[in-house]
Amino acid sequence: MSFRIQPQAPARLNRCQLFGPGSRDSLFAKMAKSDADVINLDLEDSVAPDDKDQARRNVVQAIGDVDWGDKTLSVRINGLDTPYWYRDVVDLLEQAGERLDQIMIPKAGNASDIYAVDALVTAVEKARGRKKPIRFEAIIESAAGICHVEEIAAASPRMEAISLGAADFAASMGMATTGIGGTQENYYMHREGQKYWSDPWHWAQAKIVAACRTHGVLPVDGPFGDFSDSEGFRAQALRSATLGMVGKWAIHPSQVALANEVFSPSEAAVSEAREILAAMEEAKKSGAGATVYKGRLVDIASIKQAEVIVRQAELIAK
Ligand SMILES: CC(C)(COP(=O)(O)OP(=O)(O)OC[C@H]1O[C@@H](n2cnc3c(N)ncnc32)[C@H](O)[C@@H]1OP(=O)(O)O)[C@@H](O)C(=O)NCCC(=O)NCCSC(=O)C[C@H](O)C(=O)O
Ligand SMILES: [Mg+2]
Repeated sequence: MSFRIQPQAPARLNRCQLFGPGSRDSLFAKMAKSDADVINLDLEDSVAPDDKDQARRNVVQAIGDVDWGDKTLSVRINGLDTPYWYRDVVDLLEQAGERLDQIMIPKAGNASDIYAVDALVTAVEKARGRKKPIRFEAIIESAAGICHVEEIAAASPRMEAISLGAADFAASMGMATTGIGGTQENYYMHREGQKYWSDPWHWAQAKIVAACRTHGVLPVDGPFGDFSDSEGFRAQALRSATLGMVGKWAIHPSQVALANEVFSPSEAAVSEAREILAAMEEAKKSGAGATVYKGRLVDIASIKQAEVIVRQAELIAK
């Protein structure tokens, strides 16, 4: 075990991030009333080039005008390979109120991308005397991004979350699919006449989780495009939660409740976690580092596992 203690990720709920195009301002109030923990107003790929300026104006206005409650409010800026992103940052920080919590940086390819946005954000914050430092979330959605995910997670103290953007990721990797997340028809094992579907997103997700956990950043699963397939969404979200991700995007309101359900520990899981902690307290009294709970081994590592579940339940109860 390294002597370096693994940093805790920010203690905030991030079970569902609901997206909406900045060009569709009629959606903003509905997004604010939703049960999503995080709102992502989009200036990037859901906004057509001709609508970029109007979308930016809509978002600046809505940040101050709409009652976002206690949600984390985030805006996805345009990619650093576009002529739009610097104007996104400058207008957001100069013109939008302090209610803005976070900027989402798409297609992050290395730590320098985060550094560039950080430098601009820091300059405008100082010039304008903004009191609340803007936090960052990044999207891993390219071959370069997944190769450099650890340096991206460590690139700035502003970094709070990283998501997998399955659509751009698949395109950048040259994956033979137009699907956004979920099972892919041709990605299967074959044995004795049966197909067994495997998960092509698994390794990228696991790599993101490891980078995030190393640097105290929240790992989040990105979009699931087929919003009519709720069971497909649930299965993908359950896999992500099992791997250590804390939440998932919703690109349609019908996905919000599903994400909240999957990323909230069930009452049974919370009771079991509390029982394991109690069993280990008893074991400690007799000087033991391990004991038996419901016929299975629990030890000091089980305390940390149980604490993950209890901490999440306590955040939800707040
Ligand atoms: C996907 C949509 C375009 C669908 O919109 P629409 O046709 O209006 O949906 P419905 O008619 O089914 O809507 C039912 C009601 O829900 C409201 N609605 C719709 N969308 C939202 C929303 N996002 N938030 C809140 N409310 C919403 C409708 O107004 C209807 O309301 P009512 O009439 O009162 O009943 C649309 O959902 C949409 O634009 N979604 C978000 C798209 C987006 O932001 N995409 C960007 C993120 S994904 C991505 O970028 C890929 C990623 O980067 C990667 O690389 O993987
Ligand atoms: Mg994308």
